Amino acid sequence: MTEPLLKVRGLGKHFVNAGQTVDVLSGLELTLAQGESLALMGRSGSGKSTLLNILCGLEQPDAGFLSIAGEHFAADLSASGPNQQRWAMLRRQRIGVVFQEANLMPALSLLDNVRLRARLAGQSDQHCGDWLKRLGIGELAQRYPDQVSGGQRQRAALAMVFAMRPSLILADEPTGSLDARTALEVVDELFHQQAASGCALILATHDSTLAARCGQRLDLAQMGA
Ligand SMILES: Nc1ncnc2c1ncn2[C@@H]1O[C@H](COP(=O)(O)OP(=O)(O)OP(=O)(O)O)[C@@H](O)[C@H]1O
Repeated sequence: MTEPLLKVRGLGKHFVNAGQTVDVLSGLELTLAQGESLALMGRSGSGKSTLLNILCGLEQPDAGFLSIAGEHFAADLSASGPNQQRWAMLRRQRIGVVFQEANLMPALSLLDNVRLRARLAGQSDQHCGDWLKRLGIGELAQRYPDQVSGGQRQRAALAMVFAMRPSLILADEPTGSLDARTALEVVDELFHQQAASGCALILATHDSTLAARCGQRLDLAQMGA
């Protein structure tokens, strides 16, 4: 039997704030196959961003096991050097991340940001301008990140993710800084690309209409996480 793209078992994470321990995630289980989509829901502070950070290796869990795209990580080993390298490789080639703060290189134009992302993932950089056009910001290709709005940066970050052709997209409120009409266009493009490329998608959102477009739903608040 083929291994699912993503398997999470018994995942736990706590933080200590001002001497108080807060269990953010506890005993979390999750399975996602290639091509599937999952809406991650839950009230503010329920752990959505924490889970996304763990799923791309930016945060260490304190319990559990996870496998992503054939790479296996146990909580007790995840902080060690070789694991850092495996996470870096996954983020470069397999996991596309669109977080609330768009992560663009300030010294590069939007187009060069997309080209760099494609090349780092081992993809052709020939059609990078088309990704910007599809996200409605083709005319801003030569501008630098500080010369465009937050919503335009967010769309450029999505273009970067599409250009790397990842196996898994992690999106944290990807339309958070967009007006309703642009948000709908961007979300349409996100689901279109997900279906066309067959990658998996995890989308953290407070928007139940958006969540309804995903095949699966995980409500962290209901899990008591
Ligand atoms: N580095 C950290 N140190 C201490 N506490 C943290 C840290 N990161 C997150 N937390 C706490 O963990 C909990 C979960 O935070 P998280 O950002 O994952 O929530 P969220 O569901 O993404 O929230 P929102 O919907 O507001 O973005 C919160 O109570 C938060 O204050």
